Amino acid sequence: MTFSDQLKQKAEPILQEIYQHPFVKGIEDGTLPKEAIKFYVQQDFLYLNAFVKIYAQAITKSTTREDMDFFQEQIHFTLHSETIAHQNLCQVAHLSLDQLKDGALAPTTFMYQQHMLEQGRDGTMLDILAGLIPCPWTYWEIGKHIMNRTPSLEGHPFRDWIEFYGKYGSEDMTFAEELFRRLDEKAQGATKNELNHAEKVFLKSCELEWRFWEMSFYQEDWKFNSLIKIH
Ligand SMILES: Cc1ncc(C[n+]2csc(CCO)c2C)c(N)n1
Repeated sequence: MTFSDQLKQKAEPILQEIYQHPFVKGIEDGTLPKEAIKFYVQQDFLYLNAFVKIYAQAITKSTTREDMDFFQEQIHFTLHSETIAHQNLCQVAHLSLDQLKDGALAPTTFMYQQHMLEQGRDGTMLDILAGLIPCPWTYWEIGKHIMNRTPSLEGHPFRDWIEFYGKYGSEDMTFAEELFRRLDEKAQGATKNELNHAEKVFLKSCELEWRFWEMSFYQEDWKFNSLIKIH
């Protein structure tokens, strides 16, 4: 069994909870409330900015030009293409994406960002990959899951979102598969302790993916929001 297979197997209970989450169910059946969409898009915009920085950290730890090129392509993609999914959500909820770009990090977004940036700062390339893979992986799985359960997406309000993530990457290898392949490559030379550490990093990111849906659905913000968010 590859290291990736082992991680996917361990994360399976989290993935199942994600499929059942009311936010994800709301995408599947098209009933997602406007307030949840607004909170999600606001937070996700900030989350994607953090993601770009993690790719930049990965470049500083790259040892080959091929790795550097891979990560710089991802920076471009994250900055310019992921908005397709946000546009779809905003259209359905009659929201303007431009007006959702000046939010502040809610606790879960903050925690997820810190977790990933910590890998970029203190971790190995194995840790960085383990921390960021749950992001494209769980979204790809959600997209596929909904596509498999929905006979036709014709007229579905979240069709663009579902197809964007369900078909994420190129024809022959999806983006998540490409990252898992790279992870397995790095895992080859790693010690048992290093693998154990990377596994923890991966599973924490999976839990943080679940928490991101939870935060967005219930709009969980700082308790002392009015004191903390001083603009
Ligand atoms: C909380 C959260 N998790 C995952 C994604 C999806 N996503 C974000 S960046 C990226 C990879 C880009 O190279 C993918 C798949 C999201 N939007 N928000």
